[in-house]
Amino acid sequence: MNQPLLKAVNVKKVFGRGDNSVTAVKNINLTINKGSMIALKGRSGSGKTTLLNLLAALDQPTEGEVFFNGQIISKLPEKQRSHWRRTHLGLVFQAFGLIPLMSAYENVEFGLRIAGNDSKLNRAQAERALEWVGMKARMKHRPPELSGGEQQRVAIARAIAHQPVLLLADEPTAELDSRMGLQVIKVFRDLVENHGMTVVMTTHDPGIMEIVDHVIALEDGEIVTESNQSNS
Ligand SMILES: Nc1ncnc2c1ncn2[C@@H]1O[C@H](COP(=O)(O)OP(=O)(O)OP(=O)(O)O)[C@@H](O)[C@H]1O
Repeated sequence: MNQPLLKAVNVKKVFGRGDNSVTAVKNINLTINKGSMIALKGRSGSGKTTLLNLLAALDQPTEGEVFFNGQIISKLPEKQRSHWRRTHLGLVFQAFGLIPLMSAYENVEFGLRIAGNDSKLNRAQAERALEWVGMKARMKHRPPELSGGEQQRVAIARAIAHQPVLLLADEPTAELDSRMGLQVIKVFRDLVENHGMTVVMTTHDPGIMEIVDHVIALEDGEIVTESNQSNS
C-alpha cells in the first residue's frame, strides 16, 4: 500500500520570456500513490491544467522533475514521452471528443487502432473497456443517441482500452449536470477500486471533492492545501 506512482519535485512552469512571461505553477511537490483518486481544485488560472499536462508528460517543466514509478519522465525526449503516454496513460477531457458517425464500440476500437495496438486484441479490449464503464449494452449506439454522461463514459472507455495504470482527466464533468457528473465519478471510483487504476482530475465541482481520496488546492500556481478525505 501507499506505493508512489507519480511524483513531482520542485516543479515550476513558466510560459513565455522576459516581461511577457507567466509563471503558471511553482514550488510543486506532490506524491500520488497507486490506487488513489485525486482532485486538483482552484480558481480559473490557478494552474490546474498546467499541472495536469506536466503530470501527463504532455508538457515539460521549466524547473524540477516528474517521476513515474521512480523514473524521470519529464526529461525524456518527446518520442519517448509519447511512447510512455501510449503505454501508461489515459486522458479524458471536458469535451468528449467522440466521432459522431461511429458507434460507441467503433470509437473505442478506432482509438486503439490509431495508437498502433495489436489489431487481433482490439475487439476484446474495446469490449472490456466498454463493460468496465457500464456501456457494453449500448455499444452499438452512436454518440448523438447517448446522453452526455453516457458519451463521457464512452470517452473514458476509449482512454482506458489499452489498460493504462494512470488516468488523467481535465474537468471531466464540466459539461454534465450533477447527476450525470456523479455517474462519471462513480465510474472512476470503480476503475480505482476494481481495476487497479489511479485517477487524477481537475474539477470545480464541490460534489466530487467528497468522493475522492485527496483534494489538492492550487492558488496562484502553488499548492495551498492537501486534504485527506478519508481522515477528515
Ligand atoms: N500556453 C500558455 N502560454 C501562456 N500562458 C499560459 C499558457 N497556458 C497557461 N497559461 C497561463 O498560466 C496560468 C495557469 O493556467 P491554467 O490553464 O493552468 O489554469 P487553470 O487553473 O487550469 O484554469 P481554468 O480553470 O480556467 O482551466 C494562467 O495565468 C494562464 O493564462
